[in-house]
Amino acid sequence: MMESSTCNSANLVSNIFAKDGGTSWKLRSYSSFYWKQSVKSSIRFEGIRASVAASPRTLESSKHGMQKAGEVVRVGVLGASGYTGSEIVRLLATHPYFKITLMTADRKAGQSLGSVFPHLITQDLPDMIAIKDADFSKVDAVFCCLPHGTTQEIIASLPTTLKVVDLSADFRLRDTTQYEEWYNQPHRAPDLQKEAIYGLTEILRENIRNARVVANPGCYPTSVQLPLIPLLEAGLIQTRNIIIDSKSGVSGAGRGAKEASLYTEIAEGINSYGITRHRHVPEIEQGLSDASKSKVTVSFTPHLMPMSRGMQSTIYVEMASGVNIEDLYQHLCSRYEDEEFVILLQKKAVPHTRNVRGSNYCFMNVFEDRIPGRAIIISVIDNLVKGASGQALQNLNLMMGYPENLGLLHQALFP
Ligand SMILES: NC(=O)C1=CN([C@@H]2O[C@H](COP(=O)(O)OP(=O)(O)OC[C@H]3O[C@@H](n4cnc5c(N)ncnc54)[C@H](OP(=O)(O)O)[C@@H]3O)[C@@H](O)[C@H]2O)C=CC1
Ligand SMILES: CC(=O)N[C@@H](CCC(=O)OP(=O)(O)O)C(=O)O
Repeated sequence: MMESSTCNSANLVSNIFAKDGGTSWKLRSYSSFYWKQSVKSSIRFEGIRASVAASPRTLESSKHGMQKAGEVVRVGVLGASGYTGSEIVRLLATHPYFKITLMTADRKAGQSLGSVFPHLITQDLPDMIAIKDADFSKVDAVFCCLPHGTTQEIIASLPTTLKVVDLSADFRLRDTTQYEEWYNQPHRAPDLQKEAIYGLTEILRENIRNARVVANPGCYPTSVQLPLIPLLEAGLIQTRNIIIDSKSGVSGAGRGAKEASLYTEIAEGINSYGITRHRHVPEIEQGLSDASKSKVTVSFTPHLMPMSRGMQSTIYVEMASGVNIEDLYQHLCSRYEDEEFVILLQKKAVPHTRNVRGSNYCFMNVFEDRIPGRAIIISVIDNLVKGASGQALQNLNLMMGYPENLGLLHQALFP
């Protein structure tokens, strides 16, 4: 039997796709009928066949989250003058129900966001103020886009009626002694840590839905855990010898001026950093250990790339005894077939950061290594979107009872 290059579980929507020249499928009828169908489809389009949740492009048809029409949620963005804060503002421009009523900054308090980020000048927004001057009775929910270490006390001081999505690392590690060890500072809100839910949406959706405080995952941990958690849960890969080589765009380091982020330091070269001791190691190991129900340790090396946004993780694993690459592919395919934002590409198609740039997608694929028993997994995200602000918005949508995809319907920016 000829090996299929696609997911077994997927059905081609042949009534709306017509074969063109034998190699690709073209959309025959780009109708609202198609976008409103709540069917999971596999689409072969210009040579790429992906595991795509084809439907959720409208409010009515989103697969995850109930519709709660009409209620406006007043949103605060703490740290709006930073990269992730301003990215939240960009995404919220197309959100039908979330309205920004509060924005804070530190050094840039008193300024308008448009004066700091001219690409957002057309939005109707309040001026940024210092957190100490903020009136939190004006908001129902906040995105906290502040540096780690500053965040625990600030969130602990907020009214407990507020829903909070924290983009920093301050509430991601359940074990506060681990936080102290890896972040070299005391944990300042251990009680709140017990309440915080880790916000890897596709994995912990039901916990996030009912959470008040969500710790949004780090960008590297998002790109690593999305492919590995399902494979570890199913026992398809070994827990030993997991090697993760990740690359990030420079916006991952934030907007604050640093010597290492200067153009002259970044351009025309790449460099690894945080070798053996990057602070995302315990976050990755926490998620992978939960998935495998045993202690997992990983070798993780991040690299800085001469690009403004984007992230790739290349992950080397050993397959479990008797497991082959097809098993890995089919498992990821069925695990993510109903997910709008996690896309398993057609077999052999190589994920490219450019194809997710500016979007909330994670593209991934698995490859058989030349060395028997080993596999290579590649996943790509935009560090500022699925790796930060996009996933944060996905989580707040879920926490407020709205469809998960509101404000997140952007395709990648290309080129
Ligand atoms: N960049 C990324 O790809 C990712 C970032 N994250 C995390 O998200 C958080 C925000 O990151 P990012 O947007 O990149 O960071 P930036 O450095 O770009 O922005 C930081 C923001 O916090 C404000 N701020 C700084 N110090 C204080 C303080 N002491 N009190 C109050 N406000 C303060 C800054 O205000 P001002 O500019 O006015 O000084 C700015 O608005 C960080 O914890 C980061 O680790 C998570 C995933 C990915
Ligand atoms: C390129 C770069 O510097 N990246 C950051 C990670 C960005 C991120 O996800 O950071 P948080 O854990 O703080 O949320 C770093 O390596 O520290």
